[in-house]
Amino acid sequence: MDINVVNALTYEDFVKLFGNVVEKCPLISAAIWSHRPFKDLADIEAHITEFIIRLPDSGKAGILRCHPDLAGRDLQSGTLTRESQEEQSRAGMTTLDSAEVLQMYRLNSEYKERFGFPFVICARLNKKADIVGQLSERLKNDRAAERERAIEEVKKICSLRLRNIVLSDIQTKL
Ligand SMILES: NC(=O)NC1=NC(=O)NC1=O
Repeated sequence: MDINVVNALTYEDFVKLFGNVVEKCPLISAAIWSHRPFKDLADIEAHITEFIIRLPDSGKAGILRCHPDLAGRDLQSGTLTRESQEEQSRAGMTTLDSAEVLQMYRLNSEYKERFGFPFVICARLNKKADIVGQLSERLKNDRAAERERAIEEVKKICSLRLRNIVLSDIQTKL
C-alpha cells in the first residue's frame, strides 16, 4: 500500500485501518494521525513508538492491560480481535490440551497477581514452548523491568501488524 494512499486517508479511515495495531488502543493511531504526512511505514512506526515510550508508567501498564491473555478467556470464548485470534492460533494457543490450558491459566494468574498487568509476548515470534518458558522466566523480573520488557513485546506486535496492513491491499481493509 502506497504511503501516499495512507497520507490521503480521512481520519476515520486511518483509525479504521490502524486502530488495532496496538491491541484495543485506537487512541494511539488517533493521536499520531496529527503527524501526517508520513514519510514511510517506518515513520508511522516511529511515531507510535514515540507515543508509547513517552507515556507515564500507568499509561504503559494500561496498554498492557488491553491485551487478552494467551490461551485465556477471550480465546476460549471466541471473543479475541481478528489480529489476536490469528496470532494466538499461529503460536499454537488454540491446540493446547487441557493440562496446557490449565498451566497457562495458572502462570498468567501468578504473573498478573505479581505485576498488576497481564503477560504480553509477541506470539508470532514465539512457539508454545517459548511462551511458557518466557512466562516462567519473566516472572522473576522486578515490576519496572518487566513493564519495559512487556512494552518491547507490544512494539513487536505493533510492527508486525503494521506490516500486515501496509503490505496488503488497502481496499480489502476499508
Ligand atoms: N497476552 C498476549 O501476549 N497476547 C497476545 N500477544 C500477541 O501477539 N497476540 C496476542 O493476543
